[in-house]
Amino acid sequence: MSSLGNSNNIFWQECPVGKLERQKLINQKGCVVWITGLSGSGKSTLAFSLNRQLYSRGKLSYVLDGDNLRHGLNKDLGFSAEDRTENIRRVGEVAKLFADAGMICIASLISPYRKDRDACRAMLPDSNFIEVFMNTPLSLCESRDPKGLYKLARAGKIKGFTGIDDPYEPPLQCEIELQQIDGVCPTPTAMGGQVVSYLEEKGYLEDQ
Ligand SMILES: Nc1ncnc2c1ncn2[C@@H]1O[C@H](COP(=O)(O)OS(=O)(=O)O)[C@@H](OP(=O)(O)O)[C@H]1O
Ligand SMILES: Nc1ncnc2c1ncn2[C@@H]1O[C@H](COP(=O)(O)OP(=O)(O)O)[C@@H](O)[C@H]1O
Repeated sequence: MSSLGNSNNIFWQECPVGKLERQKLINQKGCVVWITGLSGSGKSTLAFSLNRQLYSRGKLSYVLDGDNLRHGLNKDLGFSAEDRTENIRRVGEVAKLFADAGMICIASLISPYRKDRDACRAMLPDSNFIEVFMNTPLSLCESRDPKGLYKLARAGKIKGFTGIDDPYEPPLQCEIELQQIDGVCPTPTAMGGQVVSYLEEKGYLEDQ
């Protein structure tokens, strides 16, 4: 059941084919892998590597990437605190639908505010929300700067840029934390592999 928003006189319609039946059909368990971190921390790179590795194993996943969703579903939103909260809420709801469809939904968004990520976690039943924290230092993200946005933010040409003049709240408890080891960043394949191992261990890739 969902809680009602602003509409009255609406009723939940129970679909006769359920999540368990869908999962059996595609031999996997639906869940949300939520990748959070600074711009340039490697979220999209991990999302795409994970997507490819799952595909190679015959498992269906789909990437919801923040940048891409802002071209369509969320194109009316900017980067104020309110807009970011609405951005995360919408993506959380969409991810929940994908997980209910039986898919492994990979959401990669900065999602800087803890309360917004926690609200998405609360939407998912049976703790099927796997939060992955890209704990990449700001200095490294800034040195990568593939889109030149940090440079613009430091020059004051972008206001409210995460990590510069807008906050990023790291998770207090997450399922997976990815970081440099001895000052070296693991390869995207190694990072994707770590998430695949977690999914395997928790039974998400087993026949249902
Ligand atoms: N002010 C500001 N702060 C942070 N990021 C900015 C900003 N303006 C534009 N961008 C670009 O938007 C991408 C982040 O979008 P998200 O939807 O993931 O952001 S959020 O979760 O709503 O905070 C982000 O993409 P990534 O670099 O892939 O994280 C940036 O390219
Ligand atoms: N594990 C990694 N090792 C080395 N470079 C990486 C790694 N992950 C990402 N990168 C590079 O860092 C930059 C930012 O990665 P990206 O995935 O676009 O980050 P985000 O989606 O968090 O903004 C890209 O140029 C990418 O090639």
